[in-house]
Amino acid sequence: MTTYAVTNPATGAVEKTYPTATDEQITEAVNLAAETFTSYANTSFEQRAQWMHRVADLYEERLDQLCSIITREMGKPVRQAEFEVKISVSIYRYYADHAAEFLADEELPVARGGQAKVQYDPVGVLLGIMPWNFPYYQVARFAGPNLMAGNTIVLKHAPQCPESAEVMEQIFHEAGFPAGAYVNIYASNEQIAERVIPDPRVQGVSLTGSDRAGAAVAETAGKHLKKVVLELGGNDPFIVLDREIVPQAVELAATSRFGNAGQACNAAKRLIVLEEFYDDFVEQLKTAVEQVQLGDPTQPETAMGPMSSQQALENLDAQVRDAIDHGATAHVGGAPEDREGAWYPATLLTGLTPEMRAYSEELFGPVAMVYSVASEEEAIKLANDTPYGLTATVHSSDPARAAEVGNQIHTGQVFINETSTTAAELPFGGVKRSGFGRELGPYGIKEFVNVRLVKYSKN
Ligand SMILES: NC(=O)C1=CN([C@@H]2O[C@H](COP(=O)(O)OP(=O)(O)OC[C@H]3O[C@@H](n4cnc5c(N)ncnc54)[C@H](OP(=O)(O)O)[C@@H]3O)[C@@H](O)[C@H]2O)C=CC1
Ligand SMILES: CCCCCC(=O)O
Repeated sequence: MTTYAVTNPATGAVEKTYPTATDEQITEAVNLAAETFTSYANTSFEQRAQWMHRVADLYEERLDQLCSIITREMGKPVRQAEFEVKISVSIYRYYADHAAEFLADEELPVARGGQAKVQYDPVGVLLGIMPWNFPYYQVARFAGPNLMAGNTIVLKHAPQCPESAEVMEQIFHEAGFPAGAYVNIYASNEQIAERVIPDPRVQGVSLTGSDRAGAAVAETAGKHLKKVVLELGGNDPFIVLDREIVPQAVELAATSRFGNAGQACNAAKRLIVLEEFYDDFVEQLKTAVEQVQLGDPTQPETAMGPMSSQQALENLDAQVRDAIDHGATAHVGGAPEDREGAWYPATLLTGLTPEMRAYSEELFGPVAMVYSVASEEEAIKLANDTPYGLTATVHSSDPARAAEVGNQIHTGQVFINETSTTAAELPFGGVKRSGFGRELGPYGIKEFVNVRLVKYSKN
């Protein structure tokens, strides 16, 4: 049974619980979103933008409260929580400012005369299923564009984020959105599969999470012919091509790998380094990893807090122990801290081989893995040797060389001489088992609209 609760990963203490919705409450929630859609779809972009900017204002006004909530829910250090709230604000403002432009009618040439245009119409009620690693940002990527497009949304957040889920719904309603435009539900997965996705008024599903969750939800959605957007896991390669770039690459690798305690789908997870300077890279990275100290996530100076939950820590610990048992070397870290809470130290592993779970599975925690390769061709081959395809980063003192290598890696995003970042104006998404569809930028607002042709006769 799904339990919605605030379980502070720094202490393991259950601080607050929330009742899972009854079936009747789930039905009422979808009814409300569906009934609201009729009127909401007819609101103007200007009206939606006014409400959306007010949401952004309220996020800014309540920054400290919002940060405190997710620090308690999933252990995010307060400075990183501030970054997350601020990028969420930027997403809401971006879509408030650009939705009308992105969804403007488009005139089409008609070979046999007459006139034609495409209009981007809202489709109805959308279900969002979001994870715990960025509680506000993941929702913003879904709520921002789709509310501006005129859809109404029903959100099922992760069970460990009930308080952030509650406060977001409150903010949207306080900002002026109709109650049925944004509806939060503390639903079980069974209720989602049996009562929400099959509902003929629900037109689509957007999920961010594991490929396991994505496959389960997409199967149900497919059965009911509902479109899905899936933003799933990754096992992202980080390739280093020459010695000159090593110091910069080490710094970027540590930043990308250990931010959010390594719980980011787009984190640099497999560091792939040419053998002629591999030892140098490992030595410099070891120094950087040793400097990543665990600390109280409520303190501004803390760079890394606990993992998001005891379960997440146990999953990671099993993967790392399996690697070490099969011959991998832990140069730093490699086992949970012996104390209350989900405390796992920054870890550096080398000697990964294909029979280890860590070679093929995503390590969703603070564990950097370094691979040595003999050539650029071997680096590309290894980078592509994964069922995932989210981001790739390539580092070289010759950016053109890095770009050429990046073009041969099968991912939804590639970054040259920087970490895989995200911004409101840049599309985000993957290929292969990292999912499909795009969020953010001009693409994210066109995933759940009806691209509707209107044709006029030439007479
Ligand atoms: N791409 C990303 O940003 C993220 C990826 N992940 C991936 O997920 C892995 C583990 O994290 P985990 O907590 O298991 O993430 P999950 O994928 O299980 O959870 C993500 C969201 O999906 C929901 N969910 C899962 N299964 C179903 C289902 N059958 N029907 C409806 N909703 C469902 C979860 O709710 P519930 O918990 O109730 O099942 C949660 O709200 C990580 O290793 C990472 O690969 C995790 C977080 C973010
Ligand atoms: C702000 C960082 C983005 C992380 C994207 C993800 O884990 O889905």
